[in-house]
Amino acid sequence: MERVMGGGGLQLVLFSAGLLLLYRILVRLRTGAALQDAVVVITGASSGLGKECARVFHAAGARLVLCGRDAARLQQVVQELTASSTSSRPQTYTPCTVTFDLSDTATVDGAAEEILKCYGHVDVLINNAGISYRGNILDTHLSVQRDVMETNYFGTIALTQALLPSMVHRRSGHIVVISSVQGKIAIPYRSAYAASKHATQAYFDCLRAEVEHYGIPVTVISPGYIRTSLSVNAVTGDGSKYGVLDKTTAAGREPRDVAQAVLKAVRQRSKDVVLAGAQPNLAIYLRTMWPALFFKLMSSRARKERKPKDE
Ligand SMILES: NC(=O)C1=CN([C@@H]2O[C@H](COP(=O)(O)OP(=O)(O)OC[C@H]3O[C@@H](n4cnc5c(N)ncnc54)[C@H](OP(=O)(O)O)[C@@H]3O)[C@@H](O)[C@H]2O)C=CC1
Ligand SMILES: CCCCCCCCCCCCCCCC(=O)OCC(=O)COP(=O)(O)O
Repeated sequence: MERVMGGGGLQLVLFSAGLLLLYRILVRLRTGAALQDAVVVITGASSGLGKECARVFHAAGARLVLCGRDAARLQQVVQELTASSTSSRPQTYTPCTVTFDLSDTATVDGAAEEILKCYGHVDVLINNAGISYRGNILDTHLSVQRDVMETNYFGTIALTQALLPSMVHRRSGHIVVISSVQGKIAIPYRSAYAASKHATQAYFDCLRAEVEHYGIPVTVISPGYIRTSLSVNAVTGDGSKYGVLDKTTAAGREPRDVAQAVLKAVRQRSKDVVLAGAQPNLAIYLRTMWPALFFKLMSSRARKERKPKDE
C-alpha cells in the first residue's frame, strides 16, 4: 500500500514539475514575442517618451513609422537612430516619418493612409502623443478643455479608428495607448488632462473587448511622473503655455526605463499596466475601495496647492 502511495506521490511531483516547466516555456515564449521586422507606429515620437520608445523599438529590429507635428524634429530622431545603428543583429531599419497634427482630426484619415503606405500594414500602433494642463476650473476657458480633449482623446481615437480596419482585415495588429495614472484617478488642477485620460481609458477598455476576437490585443499603459518636457509644454486655463519644469516631473522616472517597460508590455501583450510607485497605486486602490477617504485627500491637496489668485 505504501509503495502504491509513494508511486502516486512521485507521479504527482513529476506531473507538477512538468506543468511548471510548460508554464515557464509559455511565459518565455510570450516574453519573446518577436518585434524584428514588425511595423511599429509611434505618435509623439519627436521628444520625451515617444522618442525613447523609438529608440528601444528600433533597437529591437522594428520597422518604425514616427509621427509628430514637426518634420525637422522627426528627421533629427531618424538621424540619431540611424547613426546609433550597428551592423550586428538584430537588423535595424531607417524609420519612415509622417507629419500631422492630432488635434486637427480632419487630417488624421489622410495621415493614416500615409502611414499605411510606408510598409503596407501596421503591426503595433503606439498612441503616445499628448499634452498636459495646469489650472483651476473656475479660470479655465471651455476652449482649453476642448483643445486638450482634441489632442489626447479625439486625435488618438481618430487615428486608431483609421488604422483599425486594416488590422481587422488582416486579423492581426496590436493597439497601445499611453494613458496616465491620471486616467485612473483625478487630481486637482488637472481637470482637462485627467478627463482626457479617463476618457482614453474607457474607450480603449471598450475597444479591447470588441476586437479581442479578431486577435488584436489592446494595451493601456498608465505611467506616473516621467522626466520629460510634459509640464513645460502643458497649457494653462487661458491657453498659454505653462513653461515650467515641475519638481514632480523632474523627479520622475527616466523615459528610457519607461520605454523599456512599454516594450515589455507589447511583447507580453499586457492588457492594463500601471507604471508607478506605491503612493499612486495606493491612491488608485483607495479611489475604488474607500472613495470617501480619497476625496478627502484630494480636497486637502487642492487647499494646499491653492494659489493666492484663487482666494
Ligand atoms: N511625463 C510624464 O510625467 C507623463 C507622461 N505621460 C504621457 O506620456 C505621453 C508622452 O508625453 P511626454 O513624452 O511625457 O511629453 P512630451 O511633451 O515630451 O511629448 C509629447 C509628444 O506629443 C506630441 N504632441 C503633442 N501635441 C500633439 C498634437 N496636437 N499632434 C501631434 N503630436 C502632438 C509632441 O509632438 P510635437 O513635436 O509635435 O510637439 C511630443 O512629441 C503623453 O501622452 C503623456 O500624457 C503619462 C504619464 C506621465
Ligand atoms: C492613509 C494614507 C493614504 C495615502 C494615500 C496617498 C495618496 C497620495 C496621492 C497621490 C497622487 C498621485 C498623483 C500622481 C499623478 C501622476 O503620476 O500623473 C502622471 C502624469 O500624467 C503627470 O502629468 P502632469 O501634467 O500632472 O505632470
